[in-house]
Amino acid sequence: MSLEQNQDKVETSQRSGNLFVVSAPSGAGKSSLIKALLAEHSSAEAPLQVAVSHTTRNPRPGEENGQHYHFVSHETFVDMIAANGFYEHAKVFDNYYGTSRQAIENTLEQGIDVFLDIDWQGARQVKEQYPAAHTVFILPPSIAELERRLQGRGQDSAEVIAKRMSEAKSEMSHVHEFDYVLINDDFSRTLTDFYSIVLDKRLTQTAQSTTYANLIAELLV
Ligand SMILES: Nc1nc2c(ncn2[C@@H]2O[C@H](COP(=O)(O)OP(=O)(O)O)[C@@H](O)[C@H]2O)c(=O)[nH]1
Ligand SMILES: Nc1ncnc2c1ncn2[C@@H]1O[C@H](COP(=O)(O)OP(=O)(O)O)[C@@H](O)[C@H]1O
Repeated sequence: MSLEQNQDKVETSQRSGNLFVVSAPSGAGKSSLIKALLAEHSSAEAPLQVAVSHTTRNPRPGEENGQHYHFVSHETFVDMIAANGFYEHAKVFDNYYGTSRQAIENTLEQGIDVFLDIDWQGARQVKEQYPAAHTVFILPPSIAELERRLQGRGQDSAEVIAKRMSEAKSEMSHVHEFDYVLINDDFSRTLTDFYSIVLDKRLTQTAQSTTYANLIAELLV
């Protein structure tokens, strides 16, 4: 195993994972960026995972229960709220969405970096409970491009697109509450910038870990 792989292995086993919260107006590209980041940069030595949310929204064509979302009834969602089952939850575009406690707590303890694709209300709730969370807001290059992407995605009706566009500016008005802002114009460049944030947090935490200090002490004997 190379030193780098060994370092990654040591890092993951010795550190709590980082929690990344990613928000954006619908259509800005947050799901695509998280999907591409995990596809290109998650490894056994340094795993990245997205937390699967619960929602009362109906599945879109191609969405699998348990993979894209846990699709539940309104009654089930309300029961989960009553049982304190959510780390955060919010009503977004007339549906309920939430991140279950189970979806993140065990994973972070295993040293896995976890990504939440949630709205600004959820980001605020996470930051209040877990100030160490790193929050990232994705902006579209323009309102016109945002609408083009929603239409191009072909997953929502004209009525749903109109509703999401009407709320886009309200969502974006919370951009200053976030630690990082990325303008998702060129996808590959945005993905590189996104990954540099992830790497910076991983290396910062590693440099502060006792294990890393032990490694350095061994080298300097
Ligand atoms: N607070 C919160 N928001 C969520 C959660 N899951 C998704 N959302 C947000 O709900 C909004 C609608 O998500 P979705 O229906 O998948 O539409 P999309 O953003 O166009 O892909 C988006 O802003 C998501 O970030 C969650 O678990 N908690
Ligand atoms: N930088 C980009 N340039 C052009 N199209 C993009 C870019 N990023 C995402 N898209 C496309 O825009 C649409 C919305 O992206 P998506 O990830 O579903 O957004 P969100 O999850 O924020 O709602 C998708 O069809 C996606 O392929």
